[in-house]
Amino acid sequence: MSVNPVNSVDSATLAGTHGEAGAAPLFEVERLASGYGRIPILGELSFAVRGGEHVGILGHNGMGKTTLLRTLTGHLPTTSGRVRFAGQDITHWSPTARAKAGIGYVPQGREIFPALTVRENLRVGCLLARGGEEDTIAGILELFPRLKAYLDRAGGALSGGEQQLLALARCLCAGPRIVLLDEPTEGIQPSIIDEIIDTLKDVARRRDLTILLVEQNLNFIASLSNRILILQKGTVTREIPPDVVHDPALLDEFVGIA
Ligand SMILES: Nc1ncnc2c1ncn2[C@@H]1O[C@H](COP(=O)(O)OP(=O)(O)OP(=O)(O)O)[C@@H](O)[C@H]1O
Repeated sequence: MSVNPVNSVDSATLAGTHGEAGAAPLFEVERLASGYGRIPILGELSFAVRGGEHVGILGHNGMGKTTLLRTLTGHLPTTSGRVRFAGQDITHWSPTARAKAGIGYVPQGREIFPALTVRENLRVGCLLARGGEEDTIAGILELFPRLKAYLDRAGGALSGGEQQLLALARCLCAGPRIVLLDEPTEGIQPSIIDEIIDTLKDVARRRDLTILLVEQNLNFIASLSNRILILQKGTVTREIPPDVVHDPALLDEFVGIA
């Protein structure tokens, strides 16, 4: 089983084998650093994702996974280093500019609007949509049929799993090329986790989506990822194939996470 230490910024090495072979990476992160005020959290962090890849990020609590996604979406400023998306340097772009360029984000805790109905939540997602609102929502509901029955129900009245589906559906209304997902299974009943996996796989196939997934649920991350990056102390230290997570001894030996 190959488990690669990651110790260079060579994006060709880090880009993996899935997606558009030979093409430039869709998402490229080079020597990224960021943090909160004067507190550095991420440093010398490099990886690349090709179009169509599903890349997982695994790490202990507090290692910087959420900080990484918030930096990539522009919600936290980059201290140093470079982020490229679809060939453009987006290092200092605003969150809105990144969202318009095709970077979707489903934050930890989902952050749907609980007092708004499901339809209204989707309408908010349509603010950045290229097509008309009605057509966009109709297209999204084909991908998320479970939401059809709840269109007039308050988002806060849905179960955690249904809220996660709504958050994903709302994000997809804008037509992103890549979706950054932060712990989609957190606080969700196991019974709906398989449905979320199946929905994500289906949506990724039908919308040609690239996925960057932060997740602590090992089955979930292994089911969805082509490869998994290990984040330790604010940097990517290793890349592992998804099946490593099914072997606790190997996982512990290589990444100290089991
Ligand atoms: N707003 C903040 N101000 C200062 N420090 C913060 C802030 N948010 C997070 N941190 C710190 O940054 C570090 C990384 O946090 P982050 O939330 O990115 O980790 P994580 O890997 O996503 O953890 P978890 O798995 O628990 O969600 C932690 O030490 C955390 O305490």
